[in-house]
Amino acid sequence: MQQAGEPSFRESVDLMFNRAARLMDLSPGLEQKIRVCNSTYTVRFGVRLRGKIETFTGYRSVHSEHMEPVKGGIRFAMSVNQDEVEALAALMTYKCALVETPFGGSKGGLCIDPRQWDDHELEQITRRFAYELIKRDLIHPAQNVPAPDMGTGEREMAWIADQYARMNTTELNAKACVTGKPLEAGGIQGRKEATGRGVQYALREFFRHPEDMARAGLTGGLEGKRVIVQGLGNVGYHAAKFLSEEDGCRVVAVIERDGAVMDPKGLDIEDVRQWMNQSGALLAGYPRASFVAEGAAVLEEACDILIPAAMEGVIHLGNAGRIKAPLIIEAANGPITFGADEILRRNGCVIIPDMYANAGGVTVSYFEWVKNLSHIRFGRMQRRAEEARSRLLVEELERLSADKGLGWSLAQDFKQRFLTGSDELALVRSGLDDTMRIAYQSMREVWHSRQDVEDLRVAAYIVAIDRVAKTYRSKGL
Ligand SMILES: NC(=O)c1ccc[n+]([C@@H]2O[C@H](COP(=O)([O-])OP(=O)(O)OC[C@H]3O[C@@H](n4cnc5c(N)ncnc54)[C@H](O)[C@@H]3O)[C@@H](O)[C@H]2O)c1
Repeated sequence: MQQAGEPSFRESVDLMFNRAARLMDLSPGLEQKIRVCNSTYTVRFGVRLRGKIETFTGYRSVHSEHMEPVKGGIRFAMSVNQDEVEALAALMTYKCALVETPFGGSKGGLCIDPRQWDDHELEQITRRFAYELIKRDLIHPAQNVPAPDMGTGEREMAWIADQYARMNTTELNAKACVTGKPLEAGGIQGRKEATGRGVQYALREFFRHPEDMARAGLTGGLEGKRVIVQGLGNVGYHAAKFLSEEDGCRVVAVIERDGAVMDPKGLDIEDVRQWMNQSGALLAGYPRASFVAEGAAVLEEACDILIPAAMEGVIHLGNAGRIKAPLIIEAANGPITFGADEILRRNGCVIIPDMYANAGGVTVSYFEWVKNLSHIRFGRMQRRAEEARSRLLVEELERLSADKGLGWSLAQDFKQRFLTGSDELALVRSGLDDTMRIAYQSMREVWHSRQDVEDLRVAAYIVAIDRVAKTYRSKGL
């Protein structure tokens, strides 16, 4: 968390917004309209559990309705409060604009420690919270579409979808009321991995540009780069797994709530995660790496890429000056406070900002929402046309290779890649890759073409604010 005296999370997001807005030609009225949070609904509800009534507090914040539905996850954590959901909702507005998903920004949260309740109790609590939000159209396929966030996943989204369907029995598009559902409840392949996958694609894109790497003092590719990951939950686990297994990165440390495990040769992420799952504990006791009880201090260890993937405010005025990583990719939302951001920039650290870095989740959520509204498996129709085209190409390649004795392996490789495998997953991944590349290019162009734009965060805000402003202006505001 931010240190005493530092701006709150929401204030930090607003200050970051202001850094960008002062470089733009916005009327003060429009600037203010875009920055403020439209509304926050607070609900306190009771559920009878273990023989007594327990009261829970939840929030759903709508930051901007310049496009609808508004979109944003639901978080289950004890730290949830109004300031936090408003900050997260604002980031959703800018994130959706940056990656061009046609949504406004929203976020929800429930003050709860999910580990204190068994599955049945958690289902009762989730359904009751969903009921309160559905009643007020704060969960609705055309108005407000939640997704998973910290402390929630496919299971909670399935309960929410089912609760919505029970309360709207004739609604044709009921499934589109929430994304991040399991496949059998109307989800899409590749959603669970999407945010971590997006972090991988973002880093791949960054490492395609030697000029950008040079700003962080890095050279070469991702292969062999030393990575530290904080939080081995949904986002951190997938990012660490893909980067180590597919890009040759060495994950030298993983930080969790109870401490960190370290291995300079690189950790086996699947093994660490399986151990966490089986032992029911966190990292203490993991037998195949050294354990450090003071996890937060490991953020300050030497590495090439630091991936905070747990929660906000973990890099603050108290530790920013000791961070050695030349490159930080914000897989979590808001992991760097406004004050820490300034210190890191002064020290030459390049930061790939949250609104871009973790946009993989909302991007694939968009695909899931479209799939639910169209009532057809994602890519089912495109697949037919694509397959016909691919078949012609393969036949042609095989004919050429038979005639000329060349290109046989190319034809076989092509055949394997395009005529087999899961069409939905392949399409989701390529759609996500495309989105991450295009969004990076749009930020990069602003970063490199303007003398007054110091960093990628300001560039990202400028692109996002400009798009939101255009939508408002087109509506006559
Ligand atoms: N799930 C998504 O699709 C998604 C999308 C965009 C952004 N995010 C953001 O990514 C972050 C993580 O979300 P998630 O869905 O992976 O949550 P998660 O609950 O699956 O995982 C969070 C992990 O972080 C660990 N953790 C919590 N506090 C910690 C601390 N102080 N130090 C070290 N580890 C700590 C938890 O034990 C857990 O393993 C959040 O900031 C969230 O808003 C998530």
